[in-house]
Parts: sequence; structure tokens; C-alpha cells
Amino acid sequence: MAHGDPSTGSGIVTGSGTVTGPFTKTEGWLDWYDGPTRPTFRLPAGAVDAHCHVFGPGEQFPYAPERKYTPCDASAEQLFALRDHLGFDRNVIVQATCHGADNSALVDALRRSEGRARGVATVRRDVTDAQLAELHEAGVRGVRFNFVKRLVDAVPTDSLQEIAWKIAPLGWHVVIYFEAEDLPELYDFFSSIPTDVVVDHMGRPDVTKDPNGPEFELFLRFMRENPNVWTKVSCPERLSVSGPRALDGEQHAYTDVVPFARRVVEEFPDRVLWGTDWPHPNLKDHMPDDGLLVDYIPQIATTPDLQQKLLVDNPRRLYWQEGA
Ligand SMILES: O=C(O)c1cc(C(=O)O)oc(=O)c1
Repeated sequence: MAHGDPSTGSGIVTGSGTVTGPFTKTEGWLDWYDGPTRPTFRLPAGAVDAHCHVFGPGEQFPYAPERKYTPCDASAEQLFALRDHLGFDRNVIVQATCHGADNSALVDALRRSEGRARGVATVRRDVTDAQLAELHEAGVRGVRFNFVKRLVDAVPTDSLQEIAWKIAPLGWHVVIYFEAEDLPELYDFFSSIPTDVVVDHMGRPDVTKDPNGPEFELFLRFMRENPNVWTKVSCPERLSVSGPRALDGEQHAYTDVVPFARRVVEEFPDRVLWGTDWPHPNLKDHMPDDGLLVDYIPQIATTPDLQQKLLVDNPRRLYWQEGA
């Protein structure tokens, strides 16, 4: 398997058409960064990486026929090795769109985690109570609804509403992923979801715009008006336009994203989560060093109290409600 090259300190494009098992990676796909640095920022005890994925391995867990990209493999063992290296205690593994609604790789990872991982699955409207119970037993605590057009075909909202009502009695929540420009159209539907709702990556703001301007203000209003809505202040590497990138020892990466994330952390300290987003699907211009990505955290959660909530108390409240 090919990964970013630590000797050059930067992710490398391993070229189009790289074969990983029976699958051929999407052209321009950047592999995850092998050999991340150890973070300078010491994570608080019990910290949770609340947004990460597993990909395959494709040979064992084939990618979905309806997928919009084919990734490199990124196994549960590799994820758990990263967890330990960075100093996290636990993971929340989010079903990646390249696996469609086949949650086998996710469930396998959860089972291997010995209780140290929870999951967010993708299910269809015909999912049965027995299937949901099995997912719950494996450690799934939420479902993901995806509205990013480059990742999935649209699913009608009445179908999603039906899923939300099915999972509500289990105490699960709904994770939503969308682009900022689509929030006005989706606002009423999102506000009608009967469970807790977690927004991926702050609803993908355009960080070239003013963090106090109308677009981000609408997102903040959405959170203010709906006390059941949480968000992940994750993915600066995805949202950043001017960087600097988390590479080559950079301790103040992605400063253009900081004002957005900091506003959210400070206004909603009890409803924010953070995750690495490893193995960083679909990044095309660079692949971050995950150690330096952890070093980004104190820029957006500036006090030990905010860090404790963001990294420990909040994810545990949402994903390990039963304690332990
Ligand atoms: O922006 C992305 O490309 C992306 C994709 C996926 C996925 O394919 O599931 O998940 C993410 O969190 C982000």
C-alpha cells in the first residue's frame, strides 16, 4: 500500500490508477499520511476522535457499486494505531459514502475496538428493527444523511424522515453533511428531525467569506434555534483556502478556518465535537500530517475547560451514554 511520504514531509500523489486489491483508486486520490508526527498538544485523558472512517480493505469489504469515488484502503488496525500514536482514547467511526449502506467494514471495526469505538451508519428506509438492534449491539449510535452532491445521489426527505423516526427510540442521533449554500433550502427539514442532530464539518462554510457575515450567521442561527443540534468543528484541511497546511512542523495551520471554529466552540461549548477525519477522503491538493492536525485544536478551543468539553465530555455524552 502506498501512503504519503514522511521523508519529504508532504503527502504525495501516488498517481492515478493505483491498484488496491481488486479496486483501482480514483484519479488524483491522495493516500493518507504515513508516519505522522507526535502532537505537541497533549490531548486530555479520555479524548475521543469523533470523526474518522475505515475504507475496506476492499478485498475483504468491497466498495459499494454506487460509490462516487474509490479510495485507498484504510483498515481498522491502521486507525487504532493512529489513535494510540496521537494520544486519543476512543474513536467515532462514520460510515464513508464509498461503502454505501453496507456497514460491514464499520461493524467489523467496532467489534474489534473492544468498546473503544462507536459508529454512525448509513441505512435505507426499509431497514428492519432487527438490523437496527444488531447495529446497536455492535456500537452504532447514529445514522448519517448526506446531501453533498459530489458524494451521493439525492435521497427524498420523506424517506430520511422515516429513518429518523425509526432510530429515535434507540436513543440514536442523525449526522448531516451538507454544503453551506444548501442550508437555506434544507433548514426546515433539518429543524424537523426528531432526534439530536450532528452537523459534519460546521456545515462547510466558505472561509473566504466573513465569519460574521450572513452565510455563517445562518448556520449559527440554526444552532441557536435548535438546541438539539451539535456540530463537528473538524476538517480545517478541507475548508482552508489560504492555509498554512498542517505539514513540515507547522504549529499554526489553517488560520483562515480558526475564526469560524472558534466562534462555534465559544458560543456552543457543550454541543461541539472534533475529529481527525482520517483517512481524509477526497483531498486533492495536500494530505495533512495528523499530528499537526491535533496541534490545530488549541487554536479553536483555547482553554483547558473548552478542550475538555470538546474532546472528552461532549463525545462521551453523545456516544457512551451508558458510561464506561
Ligand atoms: O468531503 C468529503 O469528501 C467527505 C467524504 C466523506 C465520505 O465519503 O463519507 O466523508 C467526509 O466526512 C467527507
